[in-house]
Amino acid sequence: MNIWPLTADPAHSVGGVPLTEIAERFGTPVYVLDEEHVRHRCREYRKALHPHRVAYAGKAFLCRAMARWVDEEGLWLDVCSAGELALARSVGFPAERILLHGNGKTPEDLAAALEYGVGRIVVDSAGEVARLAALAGDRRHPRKVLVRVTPGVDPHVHRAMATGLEDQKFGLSLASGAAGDVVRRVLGQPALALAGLHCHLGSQIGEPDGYETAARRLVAFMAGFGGLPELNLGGGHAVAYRPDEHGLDVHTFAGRVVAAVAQECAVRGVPAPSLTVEPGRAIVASAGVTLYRVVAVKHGARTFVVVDGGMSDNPRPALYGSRYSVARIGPGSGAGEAPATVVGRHCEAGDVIAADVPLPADVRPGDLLAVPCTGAYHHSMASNYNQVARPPVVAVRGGRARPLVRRETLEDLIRRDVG
Ligand SMILES: Cc1ncc(COP(=O)(O)O)c(C=O)c1O
Ligand SMILES: N[C@@H](CCCC[NH3+])C(=O)O
Repeated sequence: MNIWPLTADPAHSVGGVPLTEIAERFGTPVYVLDEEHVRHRCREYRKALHPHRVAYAGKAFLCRAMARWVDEEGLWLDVCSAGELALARSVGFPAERILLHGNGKTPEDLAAALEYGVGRIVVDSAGEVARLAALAGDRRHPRKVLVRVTPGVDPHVHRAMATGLEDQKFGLSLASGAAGDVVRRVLGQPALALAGLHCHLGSQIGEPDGYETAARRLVAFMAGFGGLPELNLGGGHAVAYRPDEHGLDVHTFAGRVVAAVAQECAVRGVPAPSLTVEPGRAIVASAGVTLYRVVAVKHGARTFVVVDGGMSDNPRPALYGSRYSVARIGPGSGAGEAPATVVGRHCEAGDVIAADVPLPADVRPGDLLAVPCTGAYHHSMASNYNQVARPPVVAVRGGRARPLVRRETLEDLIRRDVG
């Protein structure tokens, strides 16, 4: 499977801009983002799910330009904090197409969402119902809410990415009766209008089966309330990080899930709800490539190739054991390939970008390396560990590169330290 952005000439250019040129102009490490790829994925999702709704999950990657692209492509936006909402608001993202999530929404999150008038708020705990109703106040214009339900479906992914199971912090259990209790609470609040249910099984899910099971369980549950207008099935669609992997095909997903919902509704005698899906990774992951400069090479039992970034710009291998592939940029030297472990510059033994990947045997300091499929959960999860400044995000399109987020400076880091 191709893991490079749509417009890439792999290991050479993206969006018609040579990767060497981007590294020269913006320095390294640098996140490169293919605008065409992002827009293409947005359209593909909208088309496959039509007439249902697609909400982009901003947690995967969000900046002002991304919010504009998502808006222009007609998707909804899922935010999960007052911060993500403020960013969307700063570019005038239409409030009625925003959903607010969060298993622990703060009073500030709720107030910001109500003030901007977001389209849906997804309730995630019993206590939140009364708090939200009290803040919402106005009974003449009830706020539309969804209740996040835990359907008890195992998505067969890394434990830290599984959220549809009983024993984790998100949602309200179907099996224990907690979900039913919260639905009744919402129905009892005149300031709130129950639009439907939500569930999110987890992330990096490669097969549609779990979604079908969850959809059927949620339709059966809805039938107990005479049916509800909306069913949001969350995100979690897998992408290929390495050439031998495959992602979740959106057309297969859409066909299977829409059919399962229709069939279950017919059996239960309720009208079919309108569906929403919330992909994050599937929209943006393979639009991104990270460029690093090699700073050291150490030969021993293994060859360690040390780059000028690491777990501060990509925490995913350390968090989930994620595997990436790596390519050297530039003309081939004729040297054969040898296994190498690409590691970061941080004071942490688990600071690995890619273990045992093939690289040219003559890889040396100064070389430029590219890691594809780094558009999702990289920039958004970056840190300043070891007081390392975060990389810039550079968009490419039609032979032009433009900065979306500038590189953090050491002054930026020190400015917040007021002691
Ligand atoms: C509620 C919700 N929706 C959507 C997503 C997006 O997930 P993914 O990026 O795997 O599609 C997440 C994150 O897992 C989530 O928690
Ligand atoms: N952050 C994750 C997965 C969790 C998604 C958000 N609920 C990743 O990097 O893959």
